[in-house]
Amino acid sequence: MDNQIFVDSEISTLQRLIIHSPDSGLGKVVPSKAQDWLFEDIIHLDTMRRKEYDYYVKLLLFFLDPEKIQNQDLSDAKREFFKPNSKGYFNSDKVIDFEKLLADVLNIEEVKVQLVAAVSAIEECSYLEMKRFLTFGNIELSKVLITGITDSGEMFFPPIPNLIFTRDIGIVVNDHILLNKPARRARSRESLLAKYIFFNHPLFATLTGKIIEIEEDEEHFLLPEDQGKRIDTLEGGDVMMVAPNHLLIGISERTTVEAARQVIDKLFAKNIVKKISLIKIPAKRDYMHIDTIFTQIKRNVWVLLGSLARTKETAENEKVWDELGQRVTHEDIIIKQFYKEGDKVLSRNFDNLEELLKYISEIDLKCTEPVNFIYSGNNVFPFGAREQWTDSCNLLVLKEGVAVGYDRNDKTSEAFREYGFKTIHAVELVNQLEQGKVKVEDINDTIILLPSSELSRARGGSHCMSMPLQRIAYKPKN
Ligand SMILES: NC(=[NH2+])NCCC[C@H](N)C(=O)O
Repeated sequence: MDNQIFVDSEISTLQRLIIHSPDSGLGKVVPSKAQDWLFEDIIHLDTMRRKEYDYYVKLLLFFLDPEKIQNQDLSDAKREFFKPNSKGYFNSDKVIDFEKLLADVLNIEEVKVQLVAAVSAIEECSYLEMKRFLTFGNIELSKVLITGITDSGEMFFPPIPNLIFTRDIGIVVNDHILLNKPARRARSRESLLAKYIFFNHPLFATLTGKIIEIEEDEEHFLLPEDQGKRIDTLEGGDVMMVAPNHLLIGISERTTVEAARQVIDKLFAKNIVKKISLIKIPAKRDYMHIDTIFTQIKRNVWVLLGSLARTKETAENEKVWDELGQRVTHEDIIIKQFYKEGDKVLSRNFDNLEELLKYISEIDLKCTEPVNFIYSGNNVFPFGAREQWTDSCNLLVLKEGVAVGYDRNDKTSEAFREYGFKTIHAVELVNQLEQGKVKVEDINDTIILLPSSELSRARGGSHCMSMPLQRIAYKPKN
């Protein structure tokens, strides 16, 4: 098995990634905790799995590891195929479930003991509970650590329902990985488990010395109890490896400028990238991470939320009215780019998001075709905001120009079609692939629409539901 970890763009062919299939913990979210656990609503687990997420997995397998899925009988009764660590599991080394990796590292006795102690500590389990966890087999233990619940239904601690959004755990930056430090308590256990996986799983042996962690600022310990909010937090949805040598970091509800500064210092010191652009977006639930307001589809095509993309002229005109005291009706984005020149770190500003994205396409990706923007909801009021809320701007590229989005964002799909993309429903495409009527190689400029009624209540799209480990290295066209 080739264990290479390498990502230098958002758009080159995807070869390997980490996902996590909705586990039973998602079906245990209660209404009064939904918001604390960062869900907008409670979800129907069986629908989310069979009618939605399983199609996502099938697509990933057809594109990344077709041998695992061709000629498989996937009739409804065979859900085993999708369940990590079950007998009939597809067990791919390209489409890898977090739960599988966790069960693997629990085979290492030292890791098992440390991990059980660490989780028991953060979840405030009793000493005897901790001792009991150590008697569990690795597969059951991996489930308990994720869902909080044993096979027989005993519940020890809350689930981590957001683990399906593996993007937020960490980001591969060239051949390094940047691990997160989540802003919300509901996501702490995810990053703890992830740490043990990346430091110990043989799959990540090539990452030795290449794992970057965010440390807490010493001032944090001195803050009064009621202001105990962490200062340095960073989540993967705010980090995008957009081009060889260029990393984007969103400053958002979840990622602080202090953490971004640490990343700049660490990556520049090790010469891992040459440019890091910080994009400060309004700190609000609607836009929790930058990947909820834009993603890239092709070297010259981006999908984004129009209301946040004001031109310089518009911004200047509005400033006059702001100064006169008119109620502010717009939201601002601030963009600063830091770049290394020899030993010096210099900075420059960008006036708006489109200017930065155009710069990435033209300068970093050396794209000579005109750069195009597709807007959430086709920029028609009020569909831009409505569809952004259900992840119209959060797409995962499988190969350049072919991306997975949600089927509910009708106006955004219309915008893609007007631009010249095809759209196809995931269920239909999977059927065609299963029957051999279409080949992956022949699919181009297509947005694949995943069923999303339940998934969207969890507030993340296919970009969030993926942690790319390997993409083909980006090549400019001559
Ligand atoms: N990369 C992303 N946009 N992730 C979305 C995460 C959604 C999750 N419910 C949360 O609020 O944390």
